[in-house]
Amino acid sequence: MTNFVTYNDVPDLNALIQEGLNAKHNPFADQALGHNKTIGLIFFNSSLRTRMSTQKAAQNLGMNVITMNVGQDSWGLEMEEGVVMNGDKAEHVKEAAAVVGKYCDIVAVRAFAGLKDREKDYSEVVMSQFQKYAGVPVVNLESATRHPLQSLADCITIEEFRVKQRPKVVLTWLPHFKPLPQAVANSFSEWMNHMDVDFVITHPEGYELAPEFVGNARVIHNQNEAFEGADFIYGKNWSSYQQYGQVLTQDPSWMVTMDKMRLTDNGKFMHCLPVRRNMKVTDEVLDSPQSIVIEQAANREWSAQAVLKGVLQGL
Ligand SMILES: CCC[C@H](NC(C)=O)C(=O)O
Ligand SMILES: NC(=O)OP(=O)(O)O
Repeated sequence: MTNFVTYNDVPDLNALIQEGLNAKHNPFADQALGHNKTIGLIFFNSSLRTRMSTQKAAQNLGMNVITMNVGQDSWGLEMEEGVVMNGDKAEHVKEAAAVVGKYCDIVAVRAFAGLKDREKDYSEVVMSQFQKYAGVPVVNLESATRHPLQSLADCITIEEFRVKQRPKVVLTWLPHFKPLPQAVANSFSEWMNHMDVDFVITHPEGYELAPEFVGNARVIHNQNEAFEGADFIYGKNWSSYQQYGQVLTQDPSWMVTMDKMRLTDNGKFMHCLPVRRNMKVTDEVLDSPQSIVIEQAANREWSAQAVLKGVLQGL
């Protein structure tokens, strides 16, 4: 594996899931692989799970880790080509990415969607610029349109908890008062379309995801109907793709409650976290045995370790 930016960088999903499960059962088996190798973790946005799990995974593989918060630790970075840099950005990504690539063997980047310009966000300007100028492999820590390390952890979790050969997996929109990216929902949908699952997406009208991510999923606007007989409920808020970056509704009836979970077939509740309790999902659900959000978050370490092992093997 060279880069890990989109699903297309994954040669074999089942093999990668198995690598993650192997790492979980024997986390230090490959400690020599990363010896004297360094990964740079570059954050344009906040993080708990991605930051800690990726650092832990790198350390499990014997790697050194350097973490940088752009704008707080480092200079603000200009992404546009050919501009006169007389604004608040002191450094161009051309130099910054190239210099980071001189210090690090792998560069991992988190840069959320701006949610103002759909064409710019969906062209993945930041991720593309780092891939163009870093000179070393790039790993996606959540970009404008995808969160592949999260999606691999989600696949590992579903593999661990599935009790049927082809479980029903439901991605449900959840209410939120401010616009959030489509990246997690896009990525989950992209990866579920490659899993042996009955995949359903449910959301209010106007929250349709980009067609390239929806794929063969069934889209149902009636949440209760979608929940019927489900084995996994994956909750996530996202802002409108069609009316880009807009919050079209905050309808609290879309919050996941235990009554809704009773419509499922003893379904497990999943969420990438962070989650706002009693706005997106009730305490009752999150504190019940049906919630596997902590196990899901724990699998972020094994997702990152499987990916970093693959990238290290390609160096
Ligand atoms: C892992 C999720 C990160 C981010 N969540 C928030 C709250 O900004 C999002 O919705 O993309
Ligand atoms: N799920 C996830 O990526 O969490 P953080 O934003 O805390 O890293």
